[in-house]
Amino acid sequence: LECWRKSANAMRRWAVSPSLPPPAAFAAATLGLGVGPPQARALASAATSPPLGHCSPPCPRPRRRRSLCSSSPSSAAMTALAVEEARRGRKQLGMDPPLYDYLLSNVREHPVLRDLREETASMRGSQMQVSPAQAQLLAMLVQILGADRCIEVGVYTGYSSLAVALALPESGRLVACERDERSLEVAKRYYQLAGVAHKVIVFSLLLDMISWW
Ligand SMILES: C[S@@+](CC[C@H](N)C(=O)[O-])C[C@H]1O[C@@H](n2cnc3c(N)ncnc32)[C@H](O)[C@@H]1O
Repeated sequence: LECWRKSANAMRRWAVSPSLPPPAAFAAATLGLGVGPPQARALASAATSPPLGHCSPPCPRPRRRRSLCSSSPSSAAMTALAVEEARRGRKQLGMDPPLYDYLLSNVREHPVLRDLREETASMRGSQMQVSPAQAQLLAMLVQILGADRCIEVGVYTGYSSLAVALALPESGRLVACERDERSLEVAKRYYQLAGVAHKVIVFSLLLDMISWW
């Protein structure tokens, strides 16, 4: 919580001060994160580009909140960063490998989730899977909200849905859909292995799921 509070305060300071660099560069500098050459280039370009909301050419409709300006060069630099992160198999923007390894070593990952992640790693589309840290965040949200009904559109092989199903109470239900039969078969197998199949109602088609809901 303390860490989140510090980050929120830092972002708030950035939001009100046009002289500060854009968020990624600011966050990297504030947190002392190491960045590789492609990231460094993207961050340098983000730091030297015009402030968000002051685009060149100007946005057709200037927005009141600077951070919502999607056509600015800073947004493009941020997207390039995210793509680079995904290509390297890391889904935590701005984290260098030792920091990410440390995070992974401290994430509480159910053994069945770990097996699923390892099986999915060699499958087509595995970069779509949420990271263990993201899945843990979803599970935490289920717990702190006291949710007992959840919905997931797009299960893939089931990593995030399994994390949610494991966090749900026995009476809880997750309604989920996935149009790719092969991925869905993997997900169903892992729901069984984790003993949560009774909590998950699966549809192939989004429309069927919406009608049912
Ligand atoms: C980003 S992946 C989901 C990853 C998943 N959350 C995980 O952690 O493994 C998105 C999935 O949505 C599925 N999808 C996309 N459009 C869909 C639709 N209209 N109905 C059902 N599934 C859909 C895709 O086949 C893909 O597997």
